[in-house]
Amino acid sequence: MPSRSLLADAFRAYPVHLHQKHLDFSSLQEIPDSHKWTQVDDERHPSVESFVTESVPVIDLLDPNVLQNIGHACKTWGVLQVTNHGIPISLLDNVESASRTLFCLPTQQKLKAARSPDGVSGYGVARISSFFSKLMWSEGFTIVGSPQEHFRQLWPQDYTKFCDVIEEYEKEMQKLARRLTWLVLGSLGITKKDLKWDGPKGESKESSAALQLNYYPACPDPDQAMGLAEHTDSTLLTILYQSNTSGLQVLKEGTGWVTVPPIPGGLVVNVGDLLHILSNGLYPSVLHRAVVNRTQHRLSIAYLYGPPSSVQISPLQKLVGPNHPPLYRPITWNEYLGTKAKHFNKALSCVRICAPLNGRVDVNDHNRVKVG
Ligand SMILES: C=C1C[C@]23C[C@@]1(O)CC[C@H]2[C@@]12CCC[C@@](C)(C(=O)O1)[C@H]2[C@@H]3C(=O)O
Ligand SMILES: O=C(O)CCC(=O)C(=O)O
Ligand SMILES: [Fe+2]
Repeated sequence: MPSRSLLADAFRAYPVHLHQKHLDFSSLQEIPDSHKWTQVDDERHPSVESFVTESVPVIDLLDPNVLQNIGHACKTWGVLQVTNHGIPISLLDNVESASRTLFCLPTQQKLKAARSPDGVSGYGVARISSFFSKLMWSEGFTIVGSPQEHFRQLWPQDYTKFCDVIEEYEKEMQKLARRLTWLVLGSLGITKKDLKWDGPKGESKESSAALQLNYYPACPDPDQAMGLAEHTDSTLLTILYQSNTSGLQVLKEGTGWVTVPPIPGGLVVNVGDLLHILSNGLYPSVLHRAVVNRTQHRLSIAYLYGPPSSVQISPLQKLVGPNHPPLYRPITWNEYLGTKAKHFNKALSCVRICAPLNGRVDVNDHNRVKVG
């Protein structure tokens, strides 16, 4: 992932000065006020979760109907789980174990690799924390490009073996993300001929990506805590490995929060804001969050995949016409990350140039765009 400057640049203009309160979660018997969330009980939070019978589609990538299945899942859910994706279980185990080792280090050691306020990589609380008055019950570690610089601070003696695992994971995830992107585009009727992300001389440009390791310690009062608050990802798509502990929830319109149960070896794929823009709102980016539990800690590993740095993302030509005007203006990922850093869940609306003809507005203003 060579485009580290792109992603890092996006945040330089919007430094996040979080009053980084690093708790030793394991020693706490109750939740401090700083981490106590009052439960919002609106129509998006059904009080009896067991009434939810709908579930996120699980798609076998070797199924002959894979294109239709992916298209339907993206349109109706904005999220799916994939099996038969080709990522070896041993690699998933290795990256999980490396992440576990990282988060088990003493706090003082982890802080040696702390993310700087205007940086993108390193250890810290969730970036989106600055938009909330309460802190989240989690720790994170963001990696853009090579983890070497930060891993050397964590493990001066044996950082290379951890670097090797992460680099292998990034390489495999990039291949899968590319494959999934073409499947998603294929489901919209878009072929490689329709989409030129090559340079002026036909040279192919590298996509950009970030790896986000999330750790959610067990929590004495999970109903009053939040692992990772609701958000959409700014990506084209995100591939999430959530190991074997549940906690991920997605918002389904008309239903409420739906838990995405871990399936052995399965990977969750989220539609991100850039795919939302590219599809002119046809494939909505999914609002999601992570909740915590009383007995088990939880790990998740998100591969956040985006287009090459200089590529302007705008609604695909094939999807716009007299009855389907483009809903969003062209924007690069770098610019969009800046918009997100400033406006968070209102970022999509900031890029919108035209209300959908059916008159509805965006989820990121807590109302979903519904088109098509
Ligand atoms: C490329 C990126 C997307 C991300 C910001 C980042 O630079 C690296 C971390 C990503 C992440 C992961 C947790 C949720 C999220 C909203 C956040 O605060 O950091 C996403 C960002 C995003 O998708 O906007
Ligand atoms: O931990 C999870 O299940 C969600 C993580 C997530 O949404 C993210 O890293 O962007
Ligand atoms: Fe996310």
